[in-house]
Parts: sequence; structure tokens; C-alpha cells
Amino acid sequence: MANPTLGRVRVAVALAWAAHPVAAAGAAVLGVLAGVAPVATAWLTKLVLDALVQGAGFAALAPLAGGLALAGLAVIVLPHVSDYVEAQLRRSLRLLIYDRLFRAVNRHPGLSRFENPNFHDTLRLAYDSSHNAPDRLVIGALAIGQALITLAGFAVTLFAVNPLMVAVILVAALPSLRIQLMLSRKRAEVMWDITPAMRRQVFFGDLLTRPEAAKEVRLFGLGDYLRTRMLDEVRGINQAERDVDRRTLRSQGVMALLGSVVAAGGLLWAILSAASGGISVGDVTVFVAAVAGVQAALTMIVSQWADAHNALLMFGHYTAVVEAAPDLPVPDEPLALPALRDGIELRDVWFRYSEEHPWILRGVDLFIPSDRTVALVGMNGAGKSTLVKLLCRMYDPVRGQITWDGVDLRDASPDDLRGRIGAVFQDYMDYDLTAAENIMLGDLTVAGDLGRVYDSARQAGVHDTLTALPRGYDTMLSRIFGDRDEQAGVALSGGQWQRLALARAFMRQRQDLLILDEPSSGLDAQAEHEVHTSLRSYRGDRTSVLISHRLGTVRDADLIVVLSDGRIAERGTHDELMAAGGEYARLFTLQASGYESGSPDGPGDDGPGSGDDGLEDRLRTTTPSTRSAGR
Ligand SMILES: Nc1ncnc2c1ncn2[C@@H]1O[C@H](COP(=O)(O)OP(=O)(O)OP(=O)(O)O)[C@@H](O)[C@H]1O
Repeated sequence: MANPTLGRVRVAVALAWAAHPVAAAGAAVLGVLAGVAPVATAWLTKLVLDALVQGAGFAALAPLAGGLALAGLAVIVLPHVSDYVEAQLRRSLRLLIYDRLFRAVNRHPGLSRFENPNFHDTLRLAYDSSHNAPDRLVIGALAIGQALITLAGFAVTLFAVNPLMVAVILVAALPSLRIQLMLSRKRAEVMWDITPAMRRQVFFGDLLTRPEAAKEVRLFGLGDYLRTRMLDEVRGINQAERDVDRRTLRSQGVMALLGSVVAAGGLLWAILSAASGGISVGDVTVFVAAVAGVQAALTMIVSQWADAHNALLMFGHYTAVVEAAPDLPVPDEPLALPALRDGIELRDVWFRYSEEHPWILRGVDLFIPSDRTVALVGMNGAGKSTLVKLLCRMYDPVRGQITWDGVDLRDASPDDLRGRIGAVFQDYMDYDLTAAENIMLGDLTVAGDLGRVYDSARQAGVHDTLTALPRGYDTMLSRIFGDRDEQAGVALSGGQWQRLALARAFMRQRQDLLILDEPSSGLDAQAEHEVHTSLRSYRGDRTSVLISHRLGTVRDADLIVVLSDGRIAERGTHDELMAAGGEYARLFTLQASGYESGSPDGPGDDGPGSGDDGLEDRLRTTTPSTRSAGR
């Protein structure tokens, strides 16, 4: 079996090479030079001193002094050049890694990964570690290479003076390596453990600053509560980090003590040997430099090794994201999805979000004929939005199948399928972009076609609103971003945002299936009427699936399907369902009576006269004009 550590090293080195070959090669060469320079300095110092003691002349000393000056220059200049080249490499790596990471994220055609906390933890660590893990690894490897060269040079020097000392220093360094590796593993584990807390900390911090949340935070007085929750998370994170830091301090203290004892012993031996004439004064200087050099090189190797080891463990999260299989199986040779001619069929479809969750759809059989409108109605949580998510193949049914003119959606490419669908979801997005961009996103293949953008906005009844904005369609629709040279962006109302979402869906003019999940829930009565008239003409003879709790807006659908408890409880046209006198008829009558009677009791489930009589009395006596105006 392939070694995962080696595999990650290969991936990281290949990434560095792909990101910036010149900077990667330059960093390697500079690393070698920086490794050689201190050894050369020490040797040249010894040679100069010995030559001086032996009374050598200018001709012998000049090249040595020149070499020493050059080596000294290299020791001073090389780190700065290395810093520059490594920063260059790091920037190129960051760009490449983000590109690969987010390409990998985009490769998941479904939603399940994005609803999985483990995926978010991995993604967060992949994101954080990809900032620095590969360059920590590559630069760590270079630093180790450089230190190994220094080590080898000094070890040879030291060996010439005192072979035993080499053995003592090397053996003393072994426990340090082991402890550092153990600490790096511990640090990686702690990072994984505290990631959920870090995400929650960001979440609470966001709530305290996001304009969408600011209203409720102020109204309910949540500021201190959220701040305390955020600080609790930070305290937990600090505690975990402090524990590792303490362990590190204890272990490194012991190791540093051991190193000092070894160095002091060596120094004592060198002084005594020189005093008794066993070694020269030059030998003493080179010995002292070599002991310090070997110890520094070993410390560098051990700490860089541990850091690279930790970077490798963290980099595992990046490789996990980049190498993850798509969350839904995508066929190698997908079947073509032709323009819808016959219809979409759900055959005995069962679905639950995971094995721990309850069944949401329990054996749904439904045919959505082409060129017809099917309305889905039912109580909150009945499974209507889930069903449309399956139609878009955001998930696969756990049992049963969904076919498009006989082709199982699993055998088609999700991109093909979505290219044939236009949708407005209940939880549509508000993008902090310009008004034009908010609409263009509906069909990027015609992104430059402003005429299409204006037409879509007209159909959604939002064109006049957008042209009246300070910069028309170029106005930034955001409360947190603005143009550099102007004030903050403009905020739209909820209903205006909803019309914008509709305009986005209208950008796709040739789609075969139109899905509208509560498309007018945020609109005023007049706007709702206009939008539904516009939708009716837009739907024309398109295949549409319409979800709405306002049953008046679905009564002209070709087929109305009532979902209840994950099953289809009733189906038929409005007239058929009303005649059947079932759940649909009950809900429709309830809503209609609420509008007709003008009575506050009308829409309530418990019928007339129910509820808090005292409250009713108070409302009647204190706000009569508001209530009648509200009808
Ligand atoms: N991502 C999810 N993970 C787990 N459960 C979910 C998820 N999304 C929805 N559910 C659950 O599935 C059930 C059906 O939800 P769904 O949104 O499909 O209902 P709905 O009929 O559209 O309701 P509403 O009328 O309120 O919009 C609910 O009980 C909900 O809690």
C-alpha cells in the first residue's frame, strides 16, 4: 500500500513546482548555499587563525581573508534573498491551492456534503492549512536540507577534533526528535478538536456584525449573550492551545538543558586539551563553532522536521478535500438528456436526509407531464421543497427512481439536467453584487446581453425599481460593500429581492422545467397578482412545478398534488379536489373564508371563538382602524 505521508510530500512538492518552478528551484539553490555558507565561514576562520599563528605572509592570507569576507557576505545576504524568493513561492502556491481547493468543492453536484459538519471542519482546516502547509513543507524541507549540509560540514570538522563529541551530540538529539514528532501529532489532533469551536466563534462573531442579524440582535438584546457565547468558544480554544504549549515548554526545556550540558562538557574538554597542548588555539575556535553549529543544525532539523510533519498532517485535510469523490455518483458516460417531450416520472421514491433522519418521502409516485403545470401543496414540513430538490438532483432518492423521458436522472450529467431547469427556491439568494449581476447570474452563457437582463427584470416587475436606483443597474445591492468612490450600496426590500430572484430565473429562456417554490411569498397583494399573471404567460406551455401555500395562486394548475407525511394524499384539478372534499378542500375553504369574512377567527385552525378572549377584546378596543385597514 502506498505510504500516505510520502504521497502527501509528493503532492506538496509537485504543487510547489507547478505553482512557480523558478521560485521553487531558486529556493532550493539558495537553501544549499545558505547551508554551505556557515560551514565555509568556520573553516576559513580556522585556516586564517592557524596561518596567523604560524606567521604566514600576505600572499597566503589574502585569498583566505577574501574567501572569509565572501562567506560572511553570503551569510548576511542570503537570508534576505531567500525570504523574497520564498514569499514569491508562497504567493504562487496560495493562488494554485485555492484554485484546486474550490474546483474540488465545485465538483460536488449535490448538497449533502455542504450539510455535513465534518465536511465543514475538514474544509476549514484544508482552507487554513492550504494557506501555509505546502510552503511550510517545502520550505521546511529546504531548511532541513540546508541544516543537513551545515550539520555534515560541522560534524566532519568536529570529528577531526573529537570523534566522541559527534556521537554524544547526535545521541542527545534523538529523544528531542521523538518528542517533537509526538508534539506535532498532538498539535494536529488539537487543531481538529478545536475546529468546530473555531467555526462557532466565527459564527457568533458574524452574527454580531451581519446587517441581516443586527435587527433581531438589537430587538431581542442578544448582543451580550452572543458576545459571551463567542468568548466561551475562544476560552475553550485557548485552553486547548495552552495545554499543548505547556507540554511543548516542558519537553523543550528538558531538551535545551541536555544540550547545554553536552556543550559545556565539550567546551571544558577543549580548553583543557588546548592548555595541555593537545590541540591548537584554532582547533578550540573551530571546535566551539562546530559544537554550536551541530547543535543549532540539529535543533533546526528537529524543529523543521516536526513542523513539516505537522504541516503534512494538516495538509491531509487539503488532500482529503481535493481527492474526495463527488457526493453523488456521476456516470463516466452520461446519457444525453433530450428536450422534455413526454414528462418526468417519480416511481416509488423514498428519501431521507441520512440514516439518522426520518423518512421525508415515503413511496411517492408522480407523473409531471411535459407542457403542464403541477402544483405541490401541503402543510409545513410535508416534503414539498425536498421533492423539488430531488427533481434538480441535489440528492438521489434512497429508493425508487426519477426519470426524464425515461432516462434515470442518475444516468445523466447533473450539469445537463440543471441546464434544462429554471428555478426560484424558497430560500433564494441575495448576492452582494450589482443589480445587473444579480440577474445575469441566472444564465452566464449570455452574461453580456443587457437586453436580456432588462427583459427579465421587466417580466419580474422590478425594472422600474432598478432603473430608479442611484446608478441604475450598476448599483451595488449590498449593505456591506460599496464602490470605492461612493457611499455604501443600496438595500432592497424583501419583495424587491424576491422579484430579482424571479428575474434571475427568467434569464433562462429555453429551459424545459420551471420550478417555483413559493415565488411570491414576500410580495404585496398587487405585486403578487402581477407576478402570477406574468408567471402564467411566462410558463405558457412550459412544464412547471409550483409550490405555494396561497392556494388561490395554484387553482389553475393542470394537476394539484397534496403531500402529507411524505405521501401523496390527494391529486386532481382544483374542481376535482374541491368536489372530493378532502384536505385540499378544507385548506382552500379555510383560506377563502379568512379573506371573505373579514373575521379574525376565520383562518384559525380551531374555528370561531377560539383563543384568548381577553386578547381579542383588547385588540378590538385598541386597534380597530388598523385591523380594518389590514383587510
Ligand atoms: N437538509 C436537511 N437535512 C435534514 N432534514 C431536512 C433538511 N431539509 C429539510 N429537512 C426536513 O425535511 C422535512 C421536509 O422539509 P421540506 O422543506 O421539504 O418541507 P416543505 O413541505 O417544503 O415545508 P414548508 O411548507 O415549510 O416549506 C422537514 O421535516 C425538515 O425538517
